[in-house]
Amino acid sequence: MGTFRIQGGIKLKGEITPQGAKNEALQILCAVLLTPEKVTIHNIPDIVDVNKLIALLEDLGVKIQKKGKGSYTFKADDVNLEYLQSEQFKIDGRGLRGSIMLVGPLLGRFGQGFIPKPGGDKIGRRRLDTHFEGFIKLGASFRYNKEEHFYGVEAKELTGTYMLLDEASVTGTANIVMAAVLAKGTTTIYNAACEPYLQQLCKMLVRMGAKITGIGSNLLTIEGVEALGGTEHTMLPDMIEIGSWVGLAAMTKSELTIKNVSWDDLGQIPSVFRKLGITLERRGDDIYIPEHKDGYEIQNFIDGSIMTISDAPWPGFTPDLLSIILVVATQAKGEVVIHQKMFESRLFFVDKLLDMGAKVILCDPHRATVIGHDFKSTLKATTMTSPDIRAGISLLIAALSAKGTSTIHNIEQIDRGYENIDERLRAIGADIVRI
Ligand SMILES: CC(=O)N[C@H]1[C@@H](OP(=O)(O)OP(=O)(O)OC[C@H]2O[C@@H](n3ccc(=O)[nH]c3=O)[C@H](O)[C@@H]2O)O[C@H](CO)[C@@H](O)[C@@H]1O
Ligand SMILES: C=C(OP(=O)(O)O)C(=O)O
Repeated sequence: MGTFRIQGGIKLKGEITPQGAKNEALQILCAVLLTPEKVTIHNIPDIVDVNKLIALLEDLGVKIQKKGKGSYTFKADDVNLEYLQSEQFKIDGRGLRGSIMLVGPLLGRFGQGFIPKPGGDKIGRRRLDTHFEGFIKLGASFRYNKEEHFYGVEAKELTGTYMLLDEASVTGTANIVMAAVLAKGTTTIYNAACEPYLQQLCKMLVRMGAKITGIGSNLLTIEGVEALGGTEHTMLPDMIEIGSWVGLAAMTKSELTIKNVSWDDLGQIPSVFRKLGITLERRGDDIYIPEHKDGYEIQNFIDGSIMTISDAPWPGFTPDLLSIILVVATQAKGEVVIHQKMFESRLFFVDKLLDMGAKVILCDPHRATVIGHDFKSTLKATTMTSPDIRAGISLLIAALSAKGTSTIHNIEQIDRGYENIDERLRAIGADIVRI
């Protein structure tokens, strides 16, 4: 178990460049299975989850060449489907959430897709019904081995159809889209998720020869084609990392510029931070955050009632930033209710913030009220364990703002999604060591 030791209370300064988006990378990497031709991908983040998926593709027989930092070519012209039945796949496939998106392209191109129950954060129930209901609608037969938690779908041919998803699942939509692009006829997906990750995937598939309309909306129409070809794709900057750096800057009262953020793809993220009273300026395609010398004050709603920040499927506010919003609110002036609607175990990390002296009331598993300190008292350094990726980065932000030396264990959770984070934080002045 890896550990960070952090000396908090230091102001940071400078520029930070976000990595390529983790959740986009997981979709895009799975899509290379849809063609025997070469696919070149740039801005792939060097993080644990992505590297695990690249290793899985290699085990499946995909020829992979690293061309430079974050740039790889993939050629899936000799896919080893037997690997899907191996004991090793049952172990490796469990290692991350994103592996579930191998199923759609394998089913679409080879008529079979298998996956052990995938990993990812333990942040509540993470069901896969939407994925498999979609495949079944396309004509696949489904089986599930309860003892081994092993899922399988098979089909001689997939046939396009209309489907209304039971929820706008991000990985579920990506999976179904990747199966439907090679199905016979037209598939219409209503209540589709439409995060920038998915928009990027659909745009890439169109460049490969797929016929998709409605990109960016919750109604996708996919006209199946016989085969797809190669392409080149560049990942967007990671909007969750960008939000993490905004929170970090405000809470440590640091002046920070976040470079090349692709503003137009950030949706509600800037405005939600502004609701916490945080100043962020658009400078070209950068975000500039001035030093918040006098702190930041949470707004009320127009009618004077207490601010609530909650998550929703895109274009709503992403659930992956709520833990960060919560921690940043602990030093704001004013109160806010954080309502995590999607995941039922993602707020439990607040007990660590309570240990640090934060004023948080966990109302129920989905809601917490935060009463900000307005920097009148700082958080106290402590020793903690990171329960999931976003709680992990939130605790790291708390530790960087706290006076004294904090220790965070289980930092593998953070490394899952943040590239080389200790070195990048040291470059802007943080005192953090990996021990
Ligand atoms: C690898 C990857 O891309 N992971 C992301 C993906 O996970 P993932 O694709 O696994 O998440 P889903 O979109 O399927 O659903 C997430 C949770 O939200 C619930 N739900 C979902 C849609 C909805 O309309 N109502 C609802 O309540 C689901 O029941 C589930 O508990 O999307 C999540 C939701 O943005 C993010 O937190 C994860 O970082
Ligand atoms: C929940 C997350 O990731 P995963 O779906 O991979 O567990 C996340 O990125 O915040």
